[in-house]
Amino acid sequence: MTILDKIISDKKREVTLKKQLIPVSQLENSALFGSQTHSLSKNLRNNLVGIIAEHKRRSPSKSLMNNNFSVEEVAIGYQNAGVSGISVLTDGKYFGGSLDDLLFARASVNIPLLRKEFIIDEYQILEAKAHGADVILLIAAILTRTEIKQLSEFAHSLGLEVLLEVHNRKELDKAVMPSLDMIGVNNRNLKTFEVGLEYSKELAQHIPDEFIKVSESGISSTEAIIELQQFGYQGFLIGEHFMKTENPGIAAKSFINALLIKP
Ligand SMILES: O=C(O)c1ccccc1NCC(=O)[C@H](O)[C@H](O)COP(=O)(O)O
Repeated sequence: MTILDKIISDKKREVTLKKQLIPVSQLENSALFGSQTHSLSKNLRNNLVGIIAEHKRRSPSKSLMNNNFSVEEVAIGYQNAGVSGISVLTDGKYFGGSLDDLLFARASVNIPLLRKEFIIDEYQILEAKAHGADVILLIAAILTRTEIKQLSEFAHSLGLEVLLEVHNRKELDKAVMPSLDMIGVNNRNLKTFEVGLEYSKELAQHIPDEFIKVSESGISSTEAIIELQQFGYQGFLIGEHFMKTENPGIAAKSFINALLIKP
């Protein structure tokens, strides 16, 4: 059993329990449910440097990264740094996140928020909407084509954008469809944790032009961004590189400033 199999098996149990505890009607009646969303894809299209900075306390591949700051402080620091959006990990068991993190981030900033989660059920998309997300992540490795279609269309019906994550050509070919907004290539193999920017470089040419391309994971230098931009990437999801520093917001700011002054 890989770590991804374990995460998904736990997630199925978690979703079943939560459905019993918090009915859909409660999510639909929440104050944020009817609120306007912010478009991440537009921000990435219009921004010179499309950084999506992640709030990540820990991960299966790295134990504790940062507990010095509250999620609000991190989110405000990222917004002040000029990021295009913020990714908030909401999985508790493996990443130390929660839906409250999303809620507190929403209360602190007015830029697009991605619910970074292992989404397997429409219920989690309702949760995302009720806690202030603008974008959801769908992971091709854990979903069938039919599920991707149903979940992405459901997200759109709630006004949420969809970032589809792939890791190889097979997943990409299975998943490409009009109801996606952005396609992200995860440079991390979620089964082995091996990381390499080659995945983004190799897959770029196969991603249809109508989708914003996002490179995810293992990005730790401005040189990497400049190289990935040459492959057509407009979004760059960065977690560990910022979160492992003393102050993630300041780290994101100096990273973005360094990119802006590069010729
Ligand atoms: O980060 C992990 O170890 C991980 C393990 C298993 C499933 C997902 C995992 N991470 C989620 C992510 O996709 C990353 O947090 C995100 O892309 C940022 O990556 P990084 O910049 O390398 O922190």
